[in-house]
Amino acid sequence: MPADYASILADIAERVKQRDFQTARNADYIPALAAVPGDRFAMVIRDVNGAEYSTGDADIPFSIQSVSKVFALVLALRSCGEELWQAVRREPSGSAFNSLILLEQEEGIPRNPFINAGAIRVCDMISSRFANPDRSVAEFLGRLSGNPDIRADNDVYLSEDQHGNRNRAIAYLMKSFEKLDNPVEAVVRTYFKQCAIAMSAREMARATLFLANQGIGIDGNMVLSPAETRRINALMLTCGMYDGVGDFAFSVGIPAKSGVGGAIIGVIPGEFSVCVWSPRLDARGNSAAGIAALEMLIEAIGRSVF
Ligand SMILES: NC(=O)CC[C@H](N)C(=O)O
Repeated sequence: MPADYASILADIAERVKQRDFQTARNADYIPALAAVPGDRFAMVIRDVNGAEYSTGDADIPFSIQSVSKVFALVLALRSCGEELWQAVRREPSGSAFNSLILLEQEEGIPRNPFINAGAIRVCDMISSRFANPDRSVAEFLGRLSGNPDIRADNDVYLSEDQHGNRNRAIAYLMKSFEKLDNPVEAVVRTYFKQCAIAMSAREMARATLFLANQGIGIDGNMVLSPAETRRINALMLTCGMYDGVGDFAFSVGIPAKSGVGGAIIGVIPGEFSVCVWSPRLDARGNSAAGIAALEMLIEAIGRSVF
């Protein structure tokens, strides 16, 4: 019998409300994110047959932040193909998303496309191939989600631009190893713009569906081949939750990607995509209520990808 997602989600929302996530905090190193009400919560499931289930603030836009890295990677992959894998590796980093340590040791080649260094390198590749790199990921998400109006929130962009020296340091370090093709300022601008994209949980679950559906998006068009789709899911499973990835695989067990705006996307291939959003983060920069909600979902349906 198929799971009753509508009542599962209603139950999760109720239980999340009763839990105390007091030690969790909104990201504040990007001041615009600190201003978002911390008790917001949304969860949306879109299944491969087109049915959608939601609870909470499902239509309120939030800052997608690092969740954008998945879509930037897919966009770059569609235009670069295998060449991309010479520029970024595919190993979990075991360190914070904005760490510089491994990048120095490994001579400017990022461990994976989901830490900041890897995502900045992916932006560099997008910058070399697209006429309007600052808009390209937003336009791609517009097509994937069915809302062509998706764009970057300018306040969030400016806020990160003003507090973005660590990301600039990452980009300059890659440049010093001659691993960045375009000027640092242009590449980090593209990166900050993609992180500042605003979307709702409903739009995000729709945009993510192709990862659950062998590369086919909500409009029936192929976004990525089935083989490449499996690879993206493998990367999300091993690198999508930063240095919390092992605990997340242990307690939830699905390919997922988080962002410091409080969103997490995930999939069970062949079944559904899910987006959960709640702004308060744990110490690793992942949504605390978001992880708890995904644990509850997996417990309720009794399966993960394992
Ligand atoms: N984990 C994240 O969401 C990080 C993205 C954020 N824009 C940063 O570069 O720090």
